[in-house]
Amino acid sequence: MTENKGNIEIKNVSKVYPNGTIGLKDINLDIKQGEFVMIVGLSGSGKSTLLRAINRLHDVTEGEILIDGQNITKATGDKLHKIRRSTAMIFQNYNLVKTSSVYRNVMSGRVGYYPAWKAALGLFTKEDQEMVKTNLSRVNLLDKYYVKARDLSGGQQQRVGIARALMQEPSVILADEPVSGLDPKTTKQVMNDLKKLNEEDGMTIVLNVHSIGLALKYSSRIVGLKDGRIIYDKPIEEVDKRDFKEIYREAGDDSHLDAGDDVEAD
Ligand SMILES: Nc1ncnc2c1ncn2[C@@H]1O[C@H](COP(=O)(O)OP(=O)(O)OP(=O)(O)O)[C@@H](O)[C@H]1O
Repeated sequence: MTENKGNIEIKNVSKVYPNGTIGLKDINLDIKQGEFVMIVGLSGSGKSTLLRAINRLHDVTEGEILIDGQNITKATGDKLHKIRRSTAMIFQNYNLVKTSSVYRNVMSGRVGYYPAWKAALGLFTKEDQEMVKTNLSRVNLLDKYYVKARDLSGGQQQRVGIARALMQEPSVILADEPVSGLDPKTTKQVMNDLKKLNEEDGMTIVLNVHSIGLALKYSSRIVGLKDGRIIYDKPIEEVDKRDFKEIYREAGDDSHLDAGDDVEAD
């Protein structure tokens, strides 16, 4: 387990896109090491903007975000690079190089530890090559080592994405709708992989999801967004499914409430 790592402090954060759209409005959120936070909300409520602000794929307009006490919103150069390394991202569309092997895709998660020229020449250490195998074993895909990413199923590609994220040795995993489009069985595998990292390695997980059912099964805390604001924030023990009926029905949409009910957590 990583010591005292994986804490996220979001203070008074707002984000206005260049075209004037408000992405986030005065967000305050304190996430502690080892939490499994699911961000829920209707389409356009700001879930992706929030995740992308945390590792600064997006700059924020106001406020600050601290990862283990280090201000990522202000950091530049080497400092930014190091803070970013500790927050790995998993994407909805997997973001793999489809024509490259599983090995190469997973190793690409390690390039932040190498000077650009060494990474370009593929001069990776023996230890890091072993690390690829270890991480592929963790997601049960070691047998796909030489296979091209395009020849894997969606769920397998997402698990390659998880192995790639692990190569960063992150303390935080940010996952932007990692299971949308996957069938219930595959969803369960991917969610269980993330749960294992959370429970066994103490990694903080922050995950965007459309399905309240999944949030109820896997999270330790649920945060609800609406129009860029936090309108809900409770530890799982205090969550009542009826809370979401109000939030979603208010917007005339209850299609997210039961999705994920056919996925059993182990
Ligand atoms: N690049 C952008 N430029 C302008 N506005 C944007 C941009 N990206 C997102 N937005 C707007 O910011 C708001 C929040 O969008 P965001 O993608 O964070 O929502 P979301 O909750 O993740 O939605 P979804 O569930 O559909 O992915 C929306 O109004 C959206 O239209």
